[in-house]
Amino acid sequence: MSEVLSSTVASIQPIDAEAVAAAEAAQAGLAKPAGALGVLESLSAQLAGIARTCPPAVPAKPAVGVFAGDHGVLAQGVTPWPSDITFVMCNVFQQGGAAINVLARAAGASVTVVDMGVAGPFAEGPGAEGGAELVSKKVRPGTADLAKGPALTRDEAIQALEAGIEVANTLIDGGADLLITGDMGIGNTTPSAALIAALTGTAADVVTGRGTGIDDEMLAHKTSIVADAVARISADADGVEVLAEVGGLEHAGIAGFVLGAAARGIPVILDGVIAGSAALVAQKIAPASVGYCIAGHRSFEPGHRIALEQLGLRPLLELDLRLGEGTGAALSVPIVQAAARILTEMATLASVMAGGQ
Ligand SMILES: O=C(O)c1ccc[n+]([C@@H]2O[C@H](COP(=O)([O-])O)[C@@H](O)[C@H]2O)c1
Ligand SMILES: Cc1cc2nc[nH]c2cc1C
Repeated sequence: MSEVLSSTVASIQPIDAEAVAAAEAAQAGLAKPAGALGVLESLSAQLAGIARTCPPAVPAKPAVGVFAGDHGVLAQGVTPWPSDITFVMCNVFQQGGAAINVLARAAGASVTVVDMGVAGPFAEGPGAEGGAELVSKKVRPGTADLAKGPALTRDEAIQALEAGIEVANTLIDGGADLLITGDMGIGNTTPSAALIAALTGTAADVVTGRGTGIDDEMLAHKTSIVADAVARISADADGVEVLAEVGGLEHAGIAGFVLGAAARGIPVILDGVIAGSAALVAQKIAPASVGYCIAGHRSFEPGHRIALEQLGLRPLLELDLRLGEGTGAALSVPIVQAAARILTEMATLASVMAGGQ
């Protein structure tokens, strides 16, 4: 492991159990029946644990990082779309017309698109009004074909993880207090399925899905590619090795983003199946990083449920979304903010009862 990755991993602490307990006690005394705010209660306690204080500040500056990359496995026919769409969509993000731009504006979040390995020529620069800033962290122009051998070298995987850590640090240094994962990469549901299969020990046919929309024949082929690639991974492989063998550059970027957020004590909302698979990599590298993760939603892709089970995360929304980009995570921002507000603003049961006497 190189210096940035190892020092980041070393600085990740478990979330603070005392602040969690203080939030649970505070919730029990608020003007409502015990447990009546359901998941908002556990979410508020998690936010207190992350902030290491109760009540936690209400997140005011959410920031989406959309990690983009292309995939050599497209040569195998695993998606109906050409890889050019990855590059095209990055330009749409910059212009402000993509779904994530709309939902991020609705959530008051900034959007930064990170080129982890887009095949096309990528120019860094600020976005149009309401659009995303583009940042280049290109490791290589797309992964190698994971059906034929490792998608990345170990050094490339580490470089990409560290790029994700740097993006998290830059956003946090700029004032972001809630990070949101996004992704763009035609073909990336194939490496997502492979990571989930490898890191949860689940069969390829359970975790492989239709992604952007493929027929039964293509799905059977995609499943066999996932099964064969996962079979190359030894049982004692570490997180970086699994990532290099069957992952993608955007998966590496997101895993680094999660590690970076955890190391700085900032909550991170995970989007769909790509983020779920990347968070499994982060979990394998630094188990305590999961304490900082919130599952914004559960995507329609079947592997996402398996990933969330292993992470021990309950999704806040279930809307059959399967777009990626960070859309489901951005939609959940008001719920996360509301959970923190409850602890700060609600009256206690004792004060209400005293007032009613
Ligand atoms: O977020 C999800 O769960 C999700 C599920 C299916 C597809 N996607 C998006 O669709 C693209 C990958 O789909 P595919 O079929 O090309 O592997 C990629 O750009 C993802 O952001 C995203
Ligand atoms: C058009 C399009 C937009 C996307 N956004 C995320 N993945 C995508 C895949 C396609 C095909």
